Amino acid sequence: MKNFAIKTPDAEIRTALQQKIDGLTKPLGSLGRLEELALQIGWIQQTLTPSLDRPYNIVFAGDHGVAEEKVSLSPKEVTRQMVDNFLKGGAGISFLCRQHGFRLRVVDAGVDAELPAADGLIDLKIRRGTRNFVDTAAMTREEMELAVERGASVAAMCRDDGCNVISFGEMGIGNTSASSMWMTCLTGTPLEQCVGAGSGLGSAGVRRKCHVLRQALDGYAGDRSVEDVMRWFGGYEMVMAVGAMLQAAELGMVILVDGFIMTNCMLAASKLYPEVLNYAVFAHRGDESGHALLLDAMGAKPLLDLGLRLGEGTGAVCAYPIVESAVRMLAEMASFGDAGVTKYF
Ligand SMILES: Cc1cc2ncn([C@H]3O[C@H](COP(=O)(O)O)[C@@H](O)[C@H]3O)c2cc1C
Ligand SMILES: O=C(O)c1cccnc1
Repeated sequence: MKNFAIKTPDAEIRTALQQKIDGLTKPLGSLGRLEELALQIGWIQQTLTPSLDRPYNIVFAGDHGVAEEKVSLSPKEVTRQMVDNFLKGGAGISFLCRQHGFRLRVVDAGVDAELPAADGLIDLKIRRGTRNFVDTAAMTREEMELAVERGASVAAMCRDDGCNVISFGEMGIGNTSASSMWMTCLTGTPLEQCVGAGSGLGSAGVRRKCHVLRQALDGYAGDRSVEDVMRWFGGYEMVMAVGAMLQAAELGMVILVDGFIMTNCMLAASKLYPEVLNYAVFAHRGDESGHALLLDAMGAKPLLDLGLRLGEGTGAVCAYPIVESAVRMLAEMASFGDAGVTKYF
């Protein structure tokens, strides 16, 4: 698999950053999480005056063979229909990207349809959908490696365009099933606790989904290494997101982590390269039932708790103004000395 050179940023600047934050006109620590974020972003960028430039949200789209098992309320055709919707500007992520100044790109990682070329669509299709992981591996080793490389190329393209803060999202009917499989295999959390309603199953539907996924887990003959779990359960859009996250970290970009699916991608990325977590800002805790457990297992403290369960990058983009506030705090707040305010602590 492609190698990534991901650094832990030099810790020396943290002292100066903390001193700058503590010297701003406020009681010590009173801007709470904003102060932690400012420290993280200044550390990533190795400066006392970090900036957020040309944010992108990338939606990786791909279909899943396991959708044949009716593990989702919707059929897989909805993946292609939603790609159209993203391109026309009518999806949840579309208005959020407009609101917060994100460039939106959709990557065809493996949609099971021939998609005509369109503005905003990047064709990196590996195959028309993964194989059904109840019967066999979702993808070959070669496809998995190619997906990591192609995902990496998307992050590099954004960086080349001047982007230093990037959000990843996904569209793929059936991908909460794939994510639950990654979560159980990579964290050891019992399968049933990793499975939820996805895009809207009722309790009978969730029981059925659990049953199908249990069968898949029992039939899994791999070695449980990260690479093997990624390829066995797929999908292409998720593996591309892993490659994109690793490349973004190598390039020193701030990575906004979205919902259940993208948190699983960050989990897999961090099992390959733990240093990737230095660059991650966990945006929100969503309503998909495994998400909170997964965040806890990763020791992640998300910024928002809005009951979102959509994906596409929506939670990540919603959290962006908070990240911006952290950066503005460093750029715009006066110090005690400059403002003539007396510091009594
Ligand atoms: C109209 C529609 C738009 C979506 N946008 C994101 N998802 C979300 O739901 C899917 C995962 O849920 P499941 O595993 O239950 O299929 C993914 O495509 C995810 O992005 C959507 C789902 C639907 C139906
Ligand atoms: O949290 C998510 O990313 C999510 C949850 C349900 C359905 N689709 C996405």
